[in-house]
Amino acid sequence: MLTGAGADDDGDTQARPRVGHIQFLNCLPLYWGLVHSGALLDIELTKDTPDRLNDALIVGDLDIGPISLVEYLRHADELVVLPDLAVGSDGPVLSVVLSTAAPLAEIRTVALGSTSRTSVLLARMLLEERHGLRPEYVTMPPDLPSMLREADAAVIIGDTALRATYDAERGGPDHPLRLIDLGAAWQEWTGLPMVFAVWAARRSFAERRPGVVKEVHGAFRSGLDLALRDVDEVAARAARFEVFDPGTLARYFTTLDFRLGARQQAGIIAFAGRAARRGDVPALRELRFADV
Ligand SMILES: C=C(O[C@@H]1C=C(C(=O)O)C=C[C@H]1O)C(=O)O
Repeated sequence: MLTGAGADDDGDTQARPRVGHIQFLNCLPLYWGLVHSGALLDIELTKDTPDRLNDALIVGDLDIGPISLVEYLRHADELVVLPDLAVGSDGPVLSVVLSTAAPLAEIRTVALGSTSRTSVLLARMLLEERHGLRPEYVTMPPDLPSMLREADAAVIIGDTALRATYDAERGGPDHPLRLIDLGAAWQEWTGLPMVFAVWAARRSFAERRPGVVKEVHGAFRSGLDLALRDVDEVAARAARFEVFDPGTLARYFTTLDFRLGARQQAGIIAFAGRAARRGDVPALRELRFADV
């Protein structure tokens, strides 16, 4: 139970913390953990896409939530990062892809999925700085067929991208689309893990209610450990309502890297440096963590 979640630090009753949750399969292990620990009763959970959760945390409609790394870098002064929690990968991620029917060198236009902030910038960096291309970009809702009607390539994330990855794997060499896994591409380029999103609390909230931030973080962390320990059960339950089979989901949950250790932080610093050199984000002064 989050004993502090309903009470202020001086004991006054307060509203439940407003917490965001990414409505993609990548965060299902976290949700499983919140359900099984009972912590769900002590928070007001808002499920949505990453772009909308980013905006909600930035304007203060949420107190704590996941945030695309790029938006964290743009608003680092207003936020504190929750330690040891992230959505990333150390190599292939399976659910962040550039999909194209064209040879890489012939890509002139790229459709960027509107739910992403980090992956779309990563794709631009890779195309421009690693492959020397100068395509034109258009932002579109994340529907692969319509994106590829408008552009030579598409960048998608989440369940839509996971589906595209498995369709391509099943299709084998005859599959018409080529997929570049952007987690793998980042690792080949820099040798580092990629962090797509972190969890953060608004700095003002963390100052006002530090005990709540600590408890929400504890619930996330222990819930995640529980879900990853019981990953086959989580995958089997999720597969009842998804197009993916249990084996596919278990592989996905264990491919994702939810850690935020020294290597992942080095990945963040490398990404932040490249993004700042391009003028896409301000320079990162420090990764300021919540005191948990
Ligand atoms: C690995 C993923 O990471 C995500 C990518 C994000 C982004 O590109 O801004 C934001 C949140 C995460 O959901 C994914 O969505 O598949």
